[in-house]
Order: sequence, then structure tokens, then C-alpha cells
Amino acid sequence: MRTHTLAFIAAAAAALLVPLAIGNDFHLKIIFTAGMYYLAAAGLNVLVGWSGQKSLGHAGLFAAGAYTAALLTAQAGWNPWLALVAAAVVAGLFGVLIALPSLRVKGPSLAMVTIGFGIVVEKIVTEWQVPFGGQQGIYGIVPPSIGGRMLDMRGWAWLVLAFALATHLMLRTLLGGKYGRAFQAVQAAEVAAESVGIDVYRTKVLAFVISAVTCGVAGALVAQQNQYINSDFISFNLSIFLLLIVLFGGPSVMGPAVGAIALTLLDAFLARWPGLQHFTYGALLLFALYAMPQGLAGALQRLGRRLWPRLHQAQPLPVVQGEWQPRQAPGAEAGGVMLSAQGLYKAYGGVVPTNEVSLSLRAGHVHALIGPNGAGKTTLLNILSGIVAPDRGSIEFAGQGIARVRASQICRLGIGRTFQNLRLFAHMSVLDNVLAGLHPHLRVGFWASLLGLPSARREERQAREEAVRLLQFVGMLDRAHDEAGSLPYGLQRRLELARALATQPRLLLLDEPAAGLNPQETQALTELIRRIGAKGITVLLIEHHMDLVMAVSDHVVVLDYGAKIAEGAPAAMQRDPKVIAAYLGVDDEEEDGAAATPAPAHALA
Ligand SMILES: Nc1ncnc2c1ncn2[C@@H]1O[C@H](COP(=O)(O)OP(=O)(O)OP(=O)(O)O)[C@@H](O)[C@H]1O
Repeated sequence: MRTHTLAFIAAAAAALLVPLAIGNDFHLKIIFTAGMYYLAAAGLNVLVGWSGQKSLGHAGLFAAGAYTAALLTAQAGWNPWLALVAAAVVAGLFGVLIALPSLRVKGPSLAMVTIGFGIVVEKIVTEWQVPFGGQQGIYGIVPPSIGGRMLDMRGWAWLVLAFALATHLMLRTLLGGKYGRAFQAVQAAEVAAESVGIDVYRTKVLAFVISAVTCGVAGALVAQQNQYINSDFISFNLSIFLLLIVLFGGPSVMGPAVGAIALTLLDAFLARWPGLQHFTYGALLLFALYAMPQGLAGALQRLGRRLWPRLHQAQPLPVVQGEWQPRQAPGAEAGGVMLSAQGLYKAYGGVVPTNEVSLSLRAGHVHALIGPNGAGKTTLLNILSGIVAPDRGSIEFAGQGIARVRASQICRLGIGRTFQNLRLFAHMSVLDNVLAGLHPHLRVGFWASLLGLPSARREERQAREEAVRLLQFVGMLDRAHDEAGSLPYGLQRRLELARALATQPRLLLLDEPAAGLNPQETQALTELIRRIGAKGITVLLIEHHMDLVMAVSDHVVVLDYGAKIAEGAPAAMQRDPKVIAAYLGVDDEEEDGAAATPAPAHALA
């Protein structure tokens, strides 16, 4: 049995037994408060710890839940359980609202926007007599009852613990699958996430909504338990405190639980010395950020791993039969035109890295894109993969115009890519990086993943098998559980290639795959590209290593100053005077001379 399962059973047993053993309402209230903080922080952790979106305005979402439950029960006469559901829905809608700025701004700017949201909500509920009751707040909130009986403090402790355990189980399942990997990928490298078919916008919105729903439910429970709510509950301090729980607990699934328990106990302890509270929280925040980047839960996990290494072994890899095979049909008959670009143009101010470029890529061929530094090769690749939108021109791929289609959508259509400057999901394992590449082919939906339905478990099992096959294909299976960022450079490059292959591309774009590799690694890469080509995958690679270009490519396109200056068979390109002139920096007048005495082939190397 895995450690987490054991820990969960122990926590569930404690959750049942502890309120039984406690007769004192004050202590039961502490349990209620810890459970409520856990609920709010568990969703916030998905947003902050997993997706990397900082929010300092979650008190506003707490308020959305609390006031919805308050207004619906005290003024509209709703059933309290239904009001609780409505609170989750309304908070979720507010989550969508505050997610919108995250699609445009990041980091500190996003934090400022969320602070603004929190303050606006606080002001509204303080100032508006109707319907929020101004500073007096709302009385007469109806709490839920079970079997016609009102809950006493022990009942509330049990109720909130039941919510907390259910939330924990669901989030654990969700974060262990494709959604968890998508959140982490967005945090690690948004452009790379898009390039493997993850819709960054939707992923961010989902993270905001999850955090809003759990925060809203926490707010509603507080309002119903107190049977009263006013703006004192909705202060900026609450937003800070929730963030502190997440940062102090750490980003693991257990983090918010550890953080909520530790900080609720500390809060209760420090209640006698209110002056000390803020000072202590500030110090704790600094301590957590500097000394425990993985939070208290991370530190405890490290300790557990050292004390009981056998309990912390990674899930064994599935045993698979057969070699990895591409799933996608070629998309065009071998030798037929797979991608056709016409008149592509892109300018950055006065710099024109893509100047009226047209090109055709043939199915099943390996194409090379060469040219001197700054010729516009990467920009062209970015345009073809949807990372950069051209100012004008058209691209047709598999019968569809893709010139202004988003990168994630282009990936789903069958174009995969790697990056010149590596963009791995550095803190994820090698296996998870490849699984992230499989994202566009995992069909299971949000609810099936959240509830851990058999369809989700089956698909995850199949995805792991596919990832193992792919790691075998690129010769990295022995590294499956290593952190991607800890691999030697050559293996990181190969992992990026494996991640791109996982998206099942019909066309694979490789941006300088041999950059930084030693001769042995370059030789191994040459071999790998040949094997990829032999599987019928069309390749377009940018490369400065001419030996590699000559060894693998069927067709070479040459760019200089953003324009296509030549294309043809590799050997012909090596002899082409215009190409030689571009590489040697020969100006127009000298070009004729260069044509008379072609440079030797190695001049392009
Ligand atoms: N986002 C941008 N903003 C401004 N200029 C840019 C941008 N992207 C590329 N450029 C400019 O466009 C030109 C072509 O860049 P690009 O990276 O496409 O060339 P490259 O052929 O891939 O070069 P290298 O071989 O050095 O990687 C360069 O002068 C570069 O500075």
C-alpha cells in the first residue's frame, strides 16, 4: 500500500475519532477552523503551487461564497444545503472573472490585480447596506441540519472534516493525472505547454475556478456555522493568511493540510498576544520562502524518505511489449505536399526576420532549414508552429489554413516541435514530461479525472504504457523517474524530442537539436532522427552542424536576412554560390567570384 493511502486512512480515522474524544467546544471550533482553512487553501494550492498564478485576493472569493449562502438562506429562504451548492457555483463564476486578467498579466502585476479584486469586494460588502447589510452584516443565516437535527460544534467539526477529506481525495486524483501535469506545465513554461497541445488559457481559468470553489465553500461554511457574516471576516489579512498556509505547507497535495493544521494551531496559540501575530506570520512567510521552498510538507516528506525509503519508492513502470509506433496517419501520401506556406512575412519594427517566404514540405521527407545566425530560421519555425503570428501570408497543413491558429491547436492538428533554448518542464520527472506530451490525446474529461472514474484510470494506465514505449525508443527508460532539470544537457535535448514525439506529430519541427551536444551525442541524435524519419514522420530541422544536415536531410531550404535564397538537394546547396556567399558574408560584387570557385563542402560546417 502506498504511503499516501496509509496517511489518508490515518487522517480519516483521526478525523472521525478526534472530535469524539474532545468535549470542549473551543477545541472543536479549532478543528472546524483548521478544516475550513484547509478547504480554502487546497484550491488555492492548485492555483499558486501547481499553476504558478499568485493571488492575494482570495478573501473576495471567500466573501462570494459566504454572502451567497447568507443572502439565499436569510433573505430568500433557500434550503441551506442548496445554498451551499449555490455558494460554490457563484464563487466559481467569480473565479472565472478574476482569471481573465491572468490571461494578460503575470507575476507581481497579477498579484496586484487580485489585491484590487479583494479590496473592491471588501468595500462593496462594507458600504452597501442593500443587500449586504453594510458593517452590521447579515444575521439569521440558516445552517444546514442533518436528519432534522441542528449541528452542534462536534457535528460542525465532522461536517467540515468530511468536506476536507472528500476535497483532498478528489484533488489528489485530479492532480495525479493529466490536469495536474497541465497545471505544472503552465507554471514551468507556458510556450512549451502550448506547443504540446495544452490550452494555457483554459488551464489557468480552471485553476482559478477550482481555487474559487473551495474558497467559496469555506466562506459559506463559516457564514452558516456562525449564522452571521459581516465584512470583518473578509479582510486583506485573510487573503494573506490563506496564501501563507499554501506557501508554508508547500505545493504537494498534502501541503495545504499540513499548513492549515500548523497555522490554525499557531493562530489559536498566538490569540493571547495579538501584537505578536502579524510579526510571526511575516517571519514564517520569509522562513518558508527561503528555507523550505517545498514547504513543511516537503520537509516532512524528505525526512520520511530518509527514515523509511521503502515506503517512498516511485510507482513501478509498466512492462510493455513492442516498439513505439506513431499513431497518426501520415496526412499526405509519401512525397506529396504536407505543408505549404505562401508569402510569409513578419517584421519586428525595422527587423524583418521573415520576408515573403514560401516553402513546401513533403510527407515522409526530412527537410533542413539552414542559414547564417539571425537569418530568421527560428522565427519561421515559430510561425509554422503557431508561437508567432505572421503579419501576412498563408500556411496550409493537412488541408487546413493554420497561419493564425493557436499553438496548442496546431499541435493537435499534428505539428510537434522542440526549442533552440530548451523549454522542458524542469521540475517534473522525465516520465511526466513525456506524459505531458500525450496531453492532446487524452480524452477523459474534468469530472472523470476529479472523481477518479475507471475511464480516467484506464486512460492514465494506457498513457503510461505509451510513455514507457517512447522512452524506450529514445533510450531513456532508465531515467524515467529522474527530474528533467537534473539530466545532463544531451539527455535534456533528447527528452524534449521525446516529449514532442509524444504529441504524435505528422510533422516534427526541430530547432537546432544538436546545439551544445558533443560529437558522440550528435552521432546518436543523427541516428535517432533517421529512425524517426523511417517511421514516416516528416521532419523540418534547423541545424548548424552540416554533417548532420548532410546525413539526414532529403531537402534543404536556405534563408538569409529573412528571405529564402535557395532550396534543393543537400549536396547542391553545399555548392550553391548564393549559399556560400551568405555563409561567408561575401557581398554582391564578390558573389560572381565565389560562384567561379565554390567553397569546399566543409566551409558550411
Ligand atoms: N521577438 C522579437 N523581437 C524583435 N526582434 C526579433 C524577435 N525575434 C527575432 N528577432 C530578430 O529577428 C532576427 C532573426 O532571428 P531568428 O532567431 O529567427 O534567427 P535565426 O536564424 O534562428 O538565428 P540563430 O541561428 O542565431 O538562432 C534577429 O535579428 C532577431 O534579433
